[in-house]
Amino acid sequence: MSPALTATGIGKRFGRRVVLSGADLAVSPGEVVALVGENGAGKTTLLRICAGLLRPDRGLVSTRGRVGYCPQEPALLERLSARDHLVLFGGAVGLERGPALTEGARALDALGFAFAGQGRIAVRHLSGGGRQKLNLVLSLLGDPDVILLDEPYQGFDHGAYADFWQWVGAWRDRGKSVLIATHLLAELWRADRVIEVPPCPVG
Ligand SMILES: Nc1ncnc2c1ncn2[C@@H]1O[C@H](COP(=O)(O)OP(=O)(O)OP(=O)(O)O)[C@@H](O)[C@H]1O
Repeated sequence: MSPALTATGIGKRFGRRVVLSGADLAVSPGEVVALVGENGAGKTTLLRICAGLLRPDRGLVSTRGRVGYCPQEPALLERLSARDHLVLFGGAVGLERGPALTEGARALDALGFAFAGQGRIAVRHLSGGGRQKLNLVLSLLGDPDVILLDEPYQGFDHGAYADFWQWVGAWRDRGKSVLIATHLLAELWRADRVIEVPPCPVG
């Protein structure tokens, strides 16, 4: 099947610093691709471009279906609760309040977040792992076809970490196109393909 995500000839510089110079990738339905590279190589930059959040200087991105993007740093509104976030982010992908809460609570519970107890407190009071679980679940609301994840398991306890990789396998089985930026070289066997972003040239 043709790729659901294709990025071709992506170039990006910040000021004089060239971060990406002609990056290419493609992810087909039912494929899990790991994006690796040194710190600062440009993995986050490439993911943000694929998500449509950052404009490349050159190159083209095309996607088929809905895209879910989990940023490296949780983008949360500190005074709002997990419930508020589910309603807000769910609304952004066309989910009514009820389905957004049901879908989000189920996913959070599956990761060991204990939504009934923690769902109403301001997210600034959540643990680092709790915030990251919410960050991941928000990106999955509405069942996206293309799933872009930027080191999404940081701070996860062992159980949630194992659950996460099970989810990745289930997404593959359901025909999702999954792209994960990761430094976990020991986990690369779980990916169908590995793409390395080369270090950016100094300058
Ligand atoms: N908005 C920005 N303005 C200026 N420079 C930026 C910006 N975003 C990223 N950079 C620079 O671009 C380079 C690539 O950053 P990026 O976060 O994409 O790398 P990365 O491969 O994801 O790194 P890490 O493995 O540490 O997460 C870095 O030198 C970073 O400082």
